[in-house]
Amino acid sequence: MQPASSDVSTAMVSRRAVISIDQGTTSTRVVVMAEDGSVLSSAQREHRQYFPHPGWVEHDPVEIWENTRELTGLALTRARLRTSDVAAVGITNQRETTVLWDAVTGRPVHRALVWQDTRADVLMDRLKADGHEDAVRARTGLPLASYFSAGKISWILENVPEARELARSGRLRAGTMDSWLLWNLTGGPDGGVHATDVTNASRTLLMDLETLDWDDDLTGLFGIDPELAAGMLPRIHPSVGEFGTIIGAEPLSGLSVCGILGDQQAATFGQSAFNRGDVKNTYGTGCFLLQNIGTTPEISNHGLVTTVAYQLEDGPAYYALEGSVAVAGSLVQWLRDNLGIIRSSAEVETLAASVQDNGGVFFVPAFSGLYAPYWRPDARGLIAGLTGFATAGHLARAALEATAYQSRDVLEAVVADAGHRPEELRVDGGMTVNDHLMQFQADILGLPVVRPELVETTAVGAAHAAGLASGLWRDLDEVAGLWREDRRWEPALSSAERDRLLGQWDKAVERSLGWAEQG
Ligand SMILES: Nc1ncnc2c1ncn2[C@@H]1O[C@H](COP(=O)(O)OP(=O)(O)O)[C@@H](O)[C@H]1O
Ligand SMILES: O=P(O)(O)OC[C@H](O)CO
Repeated sequence: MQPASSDVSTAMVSRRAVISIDQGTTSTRVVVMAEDGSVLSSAQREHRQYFPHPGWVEHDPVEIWENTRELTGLALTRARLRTSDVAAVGITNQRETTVLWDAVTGRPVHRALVWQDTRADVLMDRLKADGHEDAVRARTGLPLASYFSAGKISWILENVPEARELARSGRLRAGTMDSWLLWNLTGGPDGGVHATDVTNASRTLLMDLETLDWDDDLTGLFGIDPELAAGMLPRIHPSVGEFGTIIGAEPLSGLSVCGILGDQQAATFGQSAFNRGDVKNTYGTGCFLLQNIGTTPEISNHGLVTTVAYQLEDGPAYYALEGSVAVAGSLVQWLRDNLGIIRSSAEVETLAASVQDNGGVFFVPAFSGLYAPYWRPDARGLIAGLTGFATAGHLARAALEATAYQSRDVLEAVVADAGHRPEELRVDGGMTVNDHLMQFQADILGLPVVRPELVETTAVGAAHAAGLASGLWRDLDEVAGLWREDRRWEPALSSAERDRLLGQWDKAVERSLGWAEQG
């Protein structure tokens, strides 16, 4: 038998790990990753979704912060690790979702406005009518849409008197979920660090893509006094590097937060899409396809947004073209929660398999309008092609296929911008456990679809960022070596059948446009 002390030191060396906090739209998940890239443990909890009016979506930031604290403890215990075994902490988060809070009490002045929330549509329509769209897009890479954070900050400042008072007295802090968690982890009212990373900042409509800094013209445009903005908005930091030391949040106290990325950028990083041309698609609540375009922020001509993919400390920013789809896995949740035709998300597979094909049914889930490449806030959800033959099975099938069709629309925009087709599509996220959907995706794209062993690539990306910054891994090549292929689907549909289906899908999309009254 080895002496106990030797056991302990061996364990400490081999169990060097990183903790990744993945604060998503539906749930918060904490993953502990070992030096060899394997997942040692995880812990996950859903949080409540608030829908106070049609089109409005809110989260309770305090509930999310409490979940985060508890889950980190749980994940560490499950991994049988001590704090001293952990090299660093990474954070990744649902992007754009905005919290405004009082720096003295630590209390949010309003529930967080979630990225799907459309209440800023009115403001965006006004700014578009005033002719601001092209200039804003040229500077930020983004269209004027309620999806991004600026409209959400504006709405809170305009509608919550307390927010305006706190802003005037310098006590108001505004940020995305990463900033909210970072500030709380690093001491909160007792000196919490108010920072964000460049990928999250690139989703606000307030950051200049070239300077990678807040822009006074943009803050002014959204009614945020540039002088007050300086106190309110977080400092923008590269994604990979030290953000601050955790204080008073056991069991993490003393560890450093060493990486932050918005969740779709984290998934891109976790898929090791480090080089120009690499492309991935993440299938979660929504669907997000990103293609790395290198170190020059080109603006899309086909309805994609330009965003920061990642930035290493002291390195240049890498950019990506992104196509965001608002409703993907959330449509499966809608079948579960609103229609009650399945009891769990996984059950959609059985229901969809109960029929041969979609029976001519197409589902356009434009619940928050249509995002990329259409950017049509006036679109609304539509089920087309119904006959007396249609069953719940056909509806389930059409709901799943909607994700594949929407991803195809985005990929076509990527191809149109880049001028060539990628060789394959790397996929990840909760919906990719659905093998039927992945086969259908390969069929509809006419491209191989490749799934890695770890489909929680979002958490993986933040773990890799934190591990790189803390020296657990040497460089991007070493991190890329941790990626392992699990399964690959080859396209197996005739091009005539593909064209027929796509023709019907395009027709259904056309009919969903212009349904909602604007203004
Ligand atoms: N077997 C399945 N088939 C299709 N969709 C699924 C399946 N299992 C889970 N989902 C969907 O995947 C989504 C969860 O994925 P996840 O990556 O955890 O999302 P997020 O990070 O956006 O919270 C949910 O919307 C859920 O409905
Ligand atoms: O939390 P997810 O995985 O649904 O991702 C949300 C996106 O970041 C919104 O832009």
